[in-house]
Amino acid sequence: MSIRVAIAGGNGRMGRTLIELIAASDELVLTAVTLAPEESVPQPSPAAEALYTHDIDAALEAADVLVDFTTPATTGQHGAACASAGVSWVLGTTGLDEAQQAAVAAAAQKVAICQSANFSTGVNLMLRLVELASRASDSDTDLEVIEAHHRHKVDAPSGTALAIGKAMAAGRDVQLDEQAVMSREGITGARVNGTIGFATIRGGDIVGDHTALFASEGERLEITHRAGTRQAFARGACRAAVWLAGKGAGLYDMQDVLQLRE
Ligand SMILES: NC(=O)C1=CN([C@@H]2O[C@H](COP(=O)(O)OP(=O)(O)OC[C@H]3O[C@@H](n4cnc5c(N)ncnc54)[C@H](OP(=O)(O)O)[C@@H]3O)[C@@H](O)[C@H]2O)C=CC1
Ligand SMILES: O=C(O)C1=N[C@H](C(=O)O)C[C@H](O)C1
Repeated sequence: MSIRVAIAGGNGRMGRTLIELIAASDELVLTAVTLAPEESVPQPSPAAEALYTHDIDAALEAADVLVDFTTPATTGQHGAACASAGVSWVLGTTGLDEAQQAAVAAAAQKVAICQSANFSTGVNLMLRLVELASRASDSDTDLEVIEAHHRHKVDAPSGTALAIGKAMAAGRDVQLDEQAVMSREGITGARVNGTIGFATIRGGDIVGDHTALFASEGERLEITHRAGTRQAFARGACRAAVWLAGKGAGLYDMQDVLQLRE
């Protein structure tokens, strides 16, 4: 039996990639696509069989799962709509603030949610390697995260960079918010031992590059992931949509889907 999918933000970069992928899927069928309030249905429609709508509740009427890569501002409304319709939620939007994250947690009391800053298999493997390397490296090894994305990206550092920082912090048994240095400028003073630094690049059409750097006296380890197209994220999101079918309420992530948790 096919799993019925509603896509939020069908005109977005991820929305368009997902529509293409689901059209070729045996397991998933696209039943609805939501658009931002000012957007109109693209012509010709890339998903002629699906309901195009501005109304999230209407989109969820004939859906088992909402796949959502939109903007943080939609999170509260989409979470409430999924909870009230009993529809699972694959959530890829990054840059959520505390209140928006609390709305996700509230919805997870009612339905199954898979939320991940990055749905690619490679990045999720990288997160495990980063935690291992952070645990094993000497305490005076400097930890840095470098990320690069396209010129349209609106949040920084990327959700993935923050997840890498969290994996580093977990490996070191520290809290990321107590150790993070988000940017540097001017006379910063020497690097403080134990901090986790972030550097952000924005330009052109870079899909998403992330490097975890472990720098010490005399050696340097770099773990890098580069996304060549958005297919890797979309494939992971579709895999999560299938995995969520029949799951009870709760907040899961791609590490659960890929069985990467210890
Ligand atoms: N977790 C992961 O693996 C990945 C996460 N992302 C994240 O996903 C998000 C989207 O990325 P991307 O596709 O590149 O961004 P885009 O801006 O291309 O797409 C977002 C789309 O959502 C639309 N939108 C805004 N509000 C609503 C609404 N209320 N209802 C329906 N649609 C709405 C936007 O319309 P408009 O432009 O008119 O506002 C836009 O078309 C970002 O947060 C990004 O960081 C991206 C790739 C992978
Ligand atoms: O906005 C993007 O494009 C991406 N966003 C995600 C993030 O913030 O980490 C994932 C991916 O790197 C692409």
